[in-house]
Amino acid sequence: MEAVAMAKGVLTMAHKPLLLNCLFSRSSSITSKSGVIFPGLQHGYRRSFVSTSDATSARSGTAWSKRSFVVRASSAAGEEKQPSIGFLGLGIMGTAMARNLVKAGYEVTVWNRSISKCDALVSEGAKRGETPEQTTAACDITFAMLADPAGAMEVACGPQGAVKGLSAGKGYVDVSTVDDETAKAISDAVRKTGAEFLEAPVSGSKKPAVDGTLIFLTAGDKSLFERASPMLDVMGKSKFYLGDVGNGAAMKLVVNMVMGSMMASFSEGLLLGAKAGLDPKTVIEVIGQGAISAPMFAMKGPSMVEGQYPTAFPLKHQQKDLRLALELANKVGQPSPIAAAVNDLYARATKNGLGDEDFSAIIEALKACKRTQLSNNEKTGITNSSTLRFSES
Ligand SMILES: NC(=O)C1=CN([C@@H]2O[C@H](COP(=O)(O)OP(=O)(O)OC[C@H]3O[C@@H](n4cnc5c(N)ncnc54)[C@H](OP(=O)(O)O)[C@@H]3O)[C@@H](O)[C@H]2O)C=CC1
Ligand SMILES: O=CC(=O)O
Repeated sequence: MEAVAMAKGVLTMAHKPLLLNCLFSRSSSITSKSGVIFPGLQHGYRRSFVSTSDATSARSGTAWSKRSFVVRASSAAGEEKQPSIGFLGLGIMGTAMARNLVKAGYEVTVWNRSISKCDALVSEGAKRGETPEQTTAACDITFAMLADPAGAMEVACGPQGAVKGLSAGKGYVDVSTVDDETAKAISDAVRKTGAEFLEAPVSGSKKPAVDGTLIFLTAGDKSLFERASPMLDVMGKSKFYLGDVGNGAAMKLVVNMVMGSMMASFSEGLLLGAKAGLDPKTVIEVIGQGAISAPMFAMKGPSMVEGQYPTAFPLKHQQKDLRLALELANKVGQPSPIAAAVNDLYARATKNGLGDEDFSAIIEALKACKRTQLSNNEKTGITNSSTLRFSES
């Protein structure tokens, strides 16, 4: 009821019946960085309730102020010992996320398959883990940020995998973007050891990871969600608790399916505008002022016009997410023809060597397309002489 009372402070009269209805009918929760939990909050109303003021003040502080924040929080709880943290996977995202935990004053042990990627964090105060097994054995809560389902499975369940070092009282939080079946398989293996499991894929790219403003899409053991919340708050600006394992993966795949299509459509718009004689910079400005404005377009558009794609979110990972979203769509029986077409484009771009570029390089794959008139599109069954099919030139 405390959460309800706190929520009421920011509710309008019109929202109250909805909130009460949600509180008793939904299984998901949203938590702001301030730590207030709103059980069952409907996502459509989250803007009214999620406070970001703490997040903003924490973000604007220095590394030292973040550090003192964590230590104070611990003392206020009666000199509770800070949990020791493991971090497996130091790619673009993992490095930034683990660094924020180190800066916040946590004792962090890092491991990465390519060992040299640990060096910078070790020089900043992290310990080096020898293997995933040794890392989870040494730490209370271990986070894993791996490229894909195969990587997540190997690190969790491989010969010297994380699961081997787990036992009752420990927690394993997989923040990689994987499919629901992978998340469930890792969850089963973790829970068999007596440890707790949370899937927690993130929305937000390299900059939010550096700034500590990621959005966590969590599901699994609620008590681990609560134990890990202070760490999630260091790395992110908000967190959703979505119930059973698999829901976090599904939410992340829905978001990234939309994102991949948006980027492909934006690219197509820029190219069409240019062919029609419009200045692409003006196209970006016009889009940015209207209903379809998006931070992603404003951030990536100018460098796309210059043909520059500094990697924040690798294109191969966007294609992986589209593939996994389509598998989910297939499983639940939801036709997704737009995502299917977009996935073909990203798959072709990956095959043609753009996989390690930022996903905004999808515009290069579109530039390489040529127009083919078809009288009958055998794939879609649409018969129309003006139907266009694109293929590599
Ligand atoms: N970049 C982004 O903007 C975002 C990415 N994500 C998701 O986060 C995850 C990580 O992304 P990102 O950091 O960009 O990816 P990177 O490609 O930069 O890093 C991938 C990491 O996974 C490791 N890895 C891959 N396969 C294996 C394996 N078989 N065994 C052990 N380690 C393995 C890599 O190790 P090594 O260094 O040895 O290759 C590396 O540490 C992905 O699931 C991605 O979809 C989510 C939100 C945003
Ligand atoms: O998964 C990518 C992101 O930007 O979110």
